[in-house]
Amino acid sequence: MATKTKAKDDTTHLPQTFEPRNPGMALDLDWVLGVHANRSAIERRAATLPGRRSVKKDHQAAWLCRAISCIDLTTLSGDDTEGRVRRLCAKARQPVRADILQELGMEGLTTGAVCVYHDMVPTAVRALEGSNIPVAAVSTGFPAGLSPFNLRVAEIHASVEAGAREIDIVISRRHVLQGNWQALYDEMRAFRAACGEAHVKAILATGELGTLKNVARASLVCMMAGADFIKTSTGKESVNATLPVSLVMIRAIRDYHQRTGVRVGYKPAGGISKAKDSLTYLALMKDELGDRWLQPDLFRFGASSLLGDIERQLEHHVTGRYSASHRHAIG
Ligand SMILES: O=C[C@H](O)COP(=O)(O)O
Repeated sequence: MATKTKAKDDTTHLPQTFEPRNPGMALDLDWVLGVHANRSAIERRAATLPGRRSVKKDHQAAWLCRAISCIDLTTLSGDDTEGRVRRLCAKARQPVRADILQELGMEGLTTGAVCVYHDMVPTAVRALEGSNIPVAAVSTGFPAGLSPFNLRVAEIHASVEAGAREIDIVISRRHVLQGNWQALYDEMRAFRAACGEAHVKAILATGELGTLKNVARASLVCMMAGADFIKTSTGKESVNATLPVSLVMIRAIRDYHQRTGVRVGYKPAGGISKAKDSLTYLALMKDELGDRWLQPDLFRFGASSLLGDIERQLEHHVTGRYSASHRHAIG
């Protein structure tokens, strides 16, 4: 090892809390229709984010460890196997080489959750036994959300019964595109009820919603209907998580908190694969919502390949050397 180093985390003073669930509220159409989004102002602000002076050295290592704790380590492929899911779960338990974590003073670090299709829930639950890492299941006809409504609800029940503690539902994009906010609200309400004790993340599939105004309104309606998290994308749209969309969704979360006192979580997902991008997202959360939203109960990355790059950066931080990326094939 080149240097004896610790990861310096500026937010360790925060209590490890678990946010109460979002109970939701009645649909307030005046509020929803009063929401607008100034695209050029949002894009200007978003363009400044990646160029900001980044945190360095031990602080950067701490932020990268924080990012790991917020990853929903994901595999959502047609060729998923039990073996791949078991390997992913082993990675979730031990996301970075033990000697590197020890050097950083971060022993015991895990990812925030493991995210899989329904058929893989029992395998993931078994593989994570004793770890307290939740299994998240994508549900409701993921990714398009176009299967019959009763089947989508039944899928949630089945995943919860199989042991998923978090359910990532997909909304019907057509309700947004047609401005049918009541239908979106009713759908989200029904999905939340089906989740029971499991936390529910509402995937908006923002790349298919047409406008930032639609993203803002859909975010608000899903929160009114009781979503515990709002999530950008399935990872399967042609445009997934972006910074402008994130700004819009994060500000909707802030408005909802200011008006109701309820904190809703945020999950950007799809195409986030670089350690540097994870730092940009964390800085954005801190700027717009404050330190409380840097905890895994209120912030997650949906990512299948981000962990590998973070691990390479941490290895470099500790040893002074980069390993080849193929050595970090999972995560
Ligand atoms: O919800 C998570 C996404 O499907 C992951 O997307 P990604 O494979 O682009 O990281």
